[in-house]
Amino acid sequence: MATEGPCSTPKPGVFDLINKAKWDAWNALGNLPKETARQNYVDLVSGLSSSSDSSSQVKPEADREQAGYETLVMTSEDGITKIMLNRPTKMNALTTQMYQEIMLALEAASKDDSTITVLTGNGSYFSSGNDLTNFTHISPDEIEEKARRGAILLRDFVGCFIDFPKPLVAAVNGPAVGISVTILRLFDLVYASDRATFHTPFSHLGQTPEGCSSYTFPKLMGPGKAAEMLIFGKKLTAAEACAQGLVTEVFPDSTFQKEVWTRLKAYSKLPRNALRISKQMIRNHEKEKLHATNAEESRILQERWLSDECMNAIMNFLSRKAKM
Ligand SMILES: CCCCCCCCCCCCC/C=C/C(=O)SCCNC(=O)CCNC(=O)[C@H](O)C(C)(C)COP(=O)(O)OP(=O)(O)OC[C@H]1O[C@@H](n2cnc3c(N)ncnc32)[C@H](O)[C@@H]1OP(=O)(O)O
Repeated sequence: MATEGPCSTPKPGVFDLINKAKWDAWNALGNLPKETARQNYVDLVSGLSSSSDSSSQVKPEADREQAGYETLVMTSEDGITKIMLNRPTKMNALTTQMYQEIMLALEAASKDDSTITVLTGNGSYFSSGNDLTNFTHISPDEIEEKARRGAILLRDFVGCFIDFPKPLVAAVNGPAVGISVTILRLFDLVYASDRATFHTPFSHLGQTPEGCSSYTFPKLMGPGKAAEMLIFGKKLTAAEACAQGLVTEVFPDSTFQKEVWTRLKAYSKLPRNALRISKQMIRNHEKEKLHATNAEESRILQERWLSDECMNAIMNFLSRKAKM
């Protein structure tokens, strides 16, 4: 209209959809003067460019910390949702509140607009596993109920990792103990600093494996190596854990954060749905077995928590400083 004036060409055929739409729009302008049409076009284009400028100021992937968590920090940026355990003075030991918050964070991450989710630790440790003070301040008449609820908490917590729908990455920034080791087999990638170690002292604590490790570890590393870890409590270095397949790749501690986040940012640019569907295709092959294993491990631990072996081991840990 701005260059040709009023519509003067024959109407395109019914199946020439694009040119027909253009002809209809041109014809609808009737005898609008060329100068008016030109000004209308300029106003339209400048309006579009200013709205796109304002939207770029919002930075849709802005690093925004998500409120509502006391024991962890959850941020989302560059298509990555990061869940960082945040009890560094206690080596990120997992309190019952922390289990709950991690489940809430995973639920939120499964629904947000990120492509991948990363779990890591703040401070020198990835996590020292279950907070052993979870077993304190329990009166004899409530211990069985506490054990029952603890087993449900454990089953639900591990179940969140089994069912998590997006690619899930563990950035193991330091030593990992107990359940923070066993759940690693439920991640899709495990990147570790070379200062990380992997320790599952279950027998020392009068306890038994969880996180589906009684199934996943023998399957991963063979029954002998799995027994060394899960039954006899052998601590693995990052290199040894990588050799067993528990860790995907080890990075020098000095470059761990930079290398891992550079790689994850590249991964997060891949097609989101293809990543999610591929992850689920792999997980679905054994999801039923994992849930069954999780339920059995939780049932057995519920019994172990009531045993003298377990109670004595935990009291020894908690009183060790007093003996110094
Ligand atoms: C009756 C039934 C109730 C049931 C309730 C259950 C609810 C939970 C359900 C889910 C259960 C999941 C099952 C999980 C099992 C496991 O994870 S087993 C492994 C448990 N973890 C440990 O055994 C590790 C214990 N910690 C240590 O051995 C050492 O702290 C360390 C990690 C090797 C570090 O040693 P060091 O460098 O010497 O530092 P410390 O001074 O020991 O630690 C610094 C402070 O942090 C505290 N701390 C560290 N780890 C834990 C922990 N796991 N639990 C509690 N506290 C921990 C430590 O006490 C120090 O605190 P302060 O003395 O106040 O400084």
